[in-house]
Amino acid sequence: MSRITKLPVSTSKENRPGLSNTRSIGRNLVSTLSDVDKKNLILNHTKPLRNGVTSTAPAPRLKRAATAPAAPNPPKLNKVEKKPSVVAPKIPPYDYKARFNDLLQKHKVMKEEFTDLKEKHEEISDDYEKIKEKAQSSTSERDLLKEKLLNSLNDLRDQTAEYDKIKLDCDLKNHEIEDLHRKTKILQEVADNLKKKSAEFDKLQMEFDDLTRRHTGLKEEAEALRVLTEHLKRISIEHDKLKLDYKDAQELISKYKTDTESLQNILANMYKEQRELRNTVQDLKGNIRVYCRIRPPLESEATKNLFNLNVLDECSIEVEKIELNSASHSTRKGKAQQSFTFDGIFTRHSRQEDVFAEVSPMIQSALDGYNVCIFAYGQTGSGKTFTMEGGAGTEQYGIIPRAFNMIFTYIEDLKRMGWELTIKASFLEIYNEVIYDLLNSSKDQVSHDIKMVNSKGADVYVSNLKEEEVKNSHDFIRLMIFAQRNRQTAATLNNERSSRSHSVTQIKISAINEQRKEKFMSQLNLVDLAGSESGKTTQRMDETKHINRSLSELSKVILSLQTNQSHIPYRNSKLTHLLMPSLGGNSKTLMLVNINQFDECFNETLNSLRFATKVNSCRTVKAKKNITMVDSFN
Ligand SMILES: Nc1ncnc2c1ncn2[C@@H]1O[C@H](COP(=O)(O)OP(=O)(O)OP(=O)(O)O)[C@@H](O)[C@H]1O
Repeated sequence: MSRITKLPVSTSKENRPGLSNTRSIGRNLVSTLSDVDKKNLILNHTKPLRNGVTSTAPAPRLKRAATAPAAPNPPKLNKVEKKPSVVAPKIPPYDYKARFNDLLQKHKVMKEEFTDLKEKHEEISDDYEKIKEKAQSSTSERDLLKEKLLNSLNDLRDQTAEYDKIKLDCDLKNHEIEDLHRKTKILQEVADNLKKKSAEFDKLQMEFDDLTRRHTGLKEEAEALRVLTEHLKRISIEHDKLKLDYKDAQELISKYKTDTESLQNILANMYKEQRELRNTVQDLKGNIRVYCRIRPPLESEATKNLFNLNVLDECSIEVEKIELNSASHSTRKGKAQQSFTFDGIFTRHSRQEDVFAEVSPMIQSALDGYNVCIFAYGQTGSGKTFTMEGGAGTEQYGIIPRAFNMIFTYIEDLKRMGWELTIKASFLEIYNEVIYDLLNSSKDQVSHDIKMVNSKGADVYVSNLKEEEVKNSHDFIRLMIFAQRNRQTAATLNNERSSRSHSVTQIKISAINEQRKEKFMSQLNLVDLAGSESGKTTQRMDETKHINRSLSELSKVILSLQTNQSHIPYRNSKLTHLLMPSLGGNSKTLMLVNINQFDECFNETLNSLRFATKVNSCRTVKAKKNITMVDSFN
């Protein structure tokens, strides 16, 4: 009864894919197997399948084996399972016929089920056989593999043994290598030590060599010392001898010294006397002295007509103009003969050194402490610049460079008498009443004025004027050339300016004698005056006016001095103002009047000679020396 009632439930379970069905089939199938078969089946399924690997899941294998053949049969099972899906009407207990029919029906179903199961059992048995066969082949394969494994294990064991051997060798080698490393390190240290020792050895060797050298040197020095000592001994003997000689010589020197001093005193006194004598002579000759120099015609001027010029004696000349009678072509005397007398005449044959021989006492006076002024007067081209500056070559040197040579020669004599001299030079030009510094080559010149040195008013100086100290005649020649170039540059810029300007070379001499406690300062002015031609003969009226004015002022100053006027008009022109210290009482003046002998220049020559005569007739008061005792300056 219970089975009948449970049937619909089990039927509903069979609707799921036939797993539970398969289990029940397996259970049924197992129940049909004999004990031996069961054992074999278990044994076979627990044996290793391949390569000795044992299956640990026999149950699923069994399930799969059991279910695998059942797969194609589901329709049959479904057919069986579908039948109970129709719920049978409950059969009353008393209806035995219905109950019998029902049982029959159930019997029929079970019978069909049994037939199906039988078929399945057969199928499974077949599968089982196949699997059994496979299991057997797997076992043999496993044995084969087992054998191979054993062989491999043996090989492995052999190789392991060999590996161990190699490893051992390797360890040994490593050990040896470490040992070698250690040894190498030790060797390296030894090598380093050796290197150090070698360096030390080299150093020691050098020291040794040095010591050897020094030793040799010392040996030589010792030898030299020995020689020297011997020499010294000899010298010492000589020294003792010389000492005695020296004592004698010293006595002699002190005697000479006394003699020298007395001689020097005599010399100084003689020098003083000579100076005074020179001065007296010059005073007698006059403080304003005038010389006339006649310029020879140049080669290019050989064809020019000359007027008559006779040199009467050393101091006088006579001039006379000759005129041609146009009708008879005979010569006839023109203007009356005129004679002029000066302190000296330099003919056309006089050389530069002849002129300087006469002039040098004036330079000497400057070195004796007097203010001196030497100027060259005359018309353009009469030879003023040639007389003052000269030409190229020492023979052609004029008064200025010769004066310097003389100053520097004489300085040496003065030095011997205890005098120290400082010479300063400046070069200037007066053009149209404006002063230009010839040592300043810049175009923009500052203005220069003539100023008083002190309130006494005797001395003057030019403001902003460059003054160069001159140590020797070369220095001076260099400066003179520089000044000449500057003057020429200005002349080029201002057509023939050099002829139309007064050029002044100023030399300042300061001397001190410490021994005699004396000092003096003097000034030497060397002037190359502008051409003196009259306004009628020149077209450059403006320049001429300035020149003539300054020359006439010069003549006025000289005349005022001559007539002992209380007022001397120095300040009326730049030239006279500048020359004030050299023209006034405390000075010596020398004028060189330069003349041409050309017919065409006759009138200008006459003018020049007359001007010079006027100057010559002027005698200043006795010149006073600027020398002072040093103490009174302090
Ligand atoms: N005594 C002389 N012996 C030879 N040549 C002379 C003599 N005097 C002047 N000369 C020459 O005559 C020329 C004119 O002379 P210099 O230039 O000295 O004249 P200057 O009066 O200075 O003229 P300027 O007023 O133009 O300067 C120059 O060539 C110069 O060398």
